[in-house]
Amino acid sequence: MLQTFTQQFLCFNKSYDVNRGRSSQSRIAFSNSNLRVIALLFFLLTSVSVSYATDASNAEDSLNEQQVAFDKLYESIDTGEVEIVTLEDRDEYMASLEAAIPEGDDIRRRRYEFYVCMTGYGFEFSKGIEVAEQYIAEAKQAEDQEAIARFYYCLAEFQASTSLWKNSIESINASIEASKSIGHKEYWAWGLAFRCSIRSLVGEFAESLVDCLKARELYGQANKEATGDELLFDIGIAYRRIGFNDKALEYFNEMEELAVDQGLLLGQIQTIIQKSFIFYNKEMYAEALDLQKKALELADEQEDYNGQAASARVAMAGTLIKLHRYSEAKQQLDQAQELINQFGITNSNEMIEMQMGMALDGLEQPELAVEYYDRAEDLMKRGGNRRYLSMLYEARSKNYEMLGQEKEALQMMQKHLELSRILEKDREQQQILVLRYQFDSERSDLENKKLVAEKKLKETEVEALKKTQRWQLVAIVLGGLLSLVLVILIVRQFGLSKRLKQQALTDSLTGVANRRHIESYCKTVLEQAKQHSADASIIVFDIDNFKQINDKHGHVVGDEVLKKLSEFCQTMLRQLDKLGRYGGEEFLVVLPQANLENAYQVAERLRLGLQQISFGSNDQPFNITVSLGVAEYDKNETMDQLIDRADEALYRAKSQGRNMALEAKSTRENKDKVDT
Ligand SMILES: Nc1nc2c(ncn2[C@@H]2O[C@H](COP(=O)(O)OP(=O)(O)OP(=O)(O)O)[C@@H](O)[C@H]2O)c(=O)[nH]1
Repeated sequence: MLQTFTQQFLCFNKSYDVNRGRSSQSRIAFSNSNLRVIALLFFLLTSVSVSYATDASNAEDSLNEQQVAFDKLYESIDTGEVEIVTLEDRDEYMASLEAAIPEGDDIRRRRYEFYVCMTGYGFEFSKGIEVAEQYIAEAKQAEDQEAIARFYYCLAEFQASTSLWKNSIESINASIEASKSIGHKEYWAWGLAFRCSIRSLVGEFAESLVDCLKARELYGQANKEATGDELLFDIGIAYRRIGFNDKALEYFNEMEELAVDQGLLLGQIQTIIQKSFIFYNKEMYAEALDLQKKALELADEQEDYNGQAASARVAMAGTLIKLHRYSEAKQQLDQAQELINQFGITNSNEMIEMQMGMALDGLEQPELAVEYYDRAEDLMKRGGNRRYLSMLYEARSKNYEMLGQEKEALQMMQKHLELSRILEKDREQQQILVLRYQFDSERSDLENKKLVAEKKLKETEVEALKKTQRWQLVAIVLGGLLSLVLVILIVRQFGLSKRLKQQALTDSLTGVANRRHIESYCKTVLEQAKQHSADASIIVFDIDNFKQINDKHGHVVGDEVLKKLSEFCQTMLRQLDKLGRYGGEEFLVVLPQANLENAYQVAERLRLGLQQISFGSNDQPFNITVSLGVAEYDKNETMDQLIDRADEALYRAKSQGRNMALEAKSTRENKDKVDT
């Protein structure tokens, strides 16, 4: 379907220059009203609906059900859901679109009306102008810039159809202004592309080229590259007309590739013909002829491609004349005329007329040629194509010469030279214009590149900054982790050293303070007692007959006794009191703030408690007893003296039969004893 529309559209689109003079040898007119309507509709489908669909989808969130339904229908052609091939299809579609306009939704109503404007009036151009102007007035009142842009476009279409080129360009300008005001690059491109084709028709090739180039750029920016590519052909033609043949060839090659890729046969044929004109201009006639033959072959393959076949034959005739193959040229022209006649077009074609004259001159029938030249001159003067006229004057000059009318021949040659000079000057100016545009766009390209580079630099800087920040963060995290590890290590180390310290202070078997520790504690307690004039006492005790226990039950059981005893004693003591293993089976208890009486009570409690405990295995249980010596600290004695006194009491207890607690002698008593 797309191909059908595209081809029809191309046919339609060429209908201006077909009549007004696009290319020298391809000015064959063929259009009908159905084609115009469908082509216009196709145009809408490929540009307007798509662009609108994009806008609509952006705002989809805020749309109500009816609006969504309308938009969906509006876009359905673009998505391929609705196919329009005939005028009936078009009417049906327009009716359902009209029915889908949400009530009171003027914006969507105007979108629908734009379709009406573009497709509803066929060849009723003046009616179309009237309607478009009315729509514009309404859109202006509603300050709907989008609609203003569209309706001006529609107006321009009708004005162009009635050859009101100046008015048409003014309308396009108004459409462009409105598009620009809402920043709609695609509409803007759309206006420029239209202005490009009109300017080309009126001979403003450079301006036309600039418009097309800019339009293509804008289509690209609006992500409509494919629509922009449709301009390749027009750009190529404009380049060719201002004499930039190589540049033109570049565009035609690109266009041909695109046409082949997309299977657009019509586009392919037209491009090949255009390419042949370039070789013709370069006087490479053999190459030109090959291309024209190729175009004709492609056109002949299709039944309804008579128009294209005619174009190819006219082009071929021009080349054959240059090659002095006049009868072949005449034959091609006859066949071209025949094909054109099949369209029911009775108007003669200026190019066919002129070339027929040239062929007849070549065949040395100058008398016959005159009437062809006359008709060609008349048509060309009416059409205002100076390029063709210049060619005609040259041909006519030769014709007069052949007829022996030297004076007229000279006059014609002068006319030809004069017009050629003007055309050459024009061309130079147009080339300058294009070069200036190219320079400007290259400069703006450079500036853009510079801006892009600066932006990139900034982005790189920002990225670098972000990277640094990221690294800083990583460093902070790593630092944190490291600190954490360090803390853990320190804590562990602290724990370890604490454990080591603990181990250094603890008796490994019983878990109570070892001798060094209990002595140091005892010393501290005594110092404090001395300092604060407080009481302090100690108990020294020893398991009775422990050797026998070891001997009878074994060392392991003996160890168990020591452990269990220690555990028990600790439960019997105050928080302040401390138990320590003083020797093998000898223990020292330090009791701060305890006088002799208090300490004795503790000693007794220990003794009585310990003898209640059952040791050994179930089948060999046994009890133990302990002997204890209790001494209260005398502020004048040393720790050793105090312990000695307690020891002495312990030994006394042992010697008095064991299992008892005895108070130590006072220091005086003890001194006396030592003295005696
Ligand atoms: N199982 C065990 N026995 C120990 C430990 N340290 C010392 N002994 C033993 O304790 C016993 C002490 O014996 P003696 O000094 O003769 O005293 P005793 O047998 O308790 O007799 P009296 O003190 O006179 O009641 C020795 O046999 C030591 O080997 C120890 O850590 N574990």
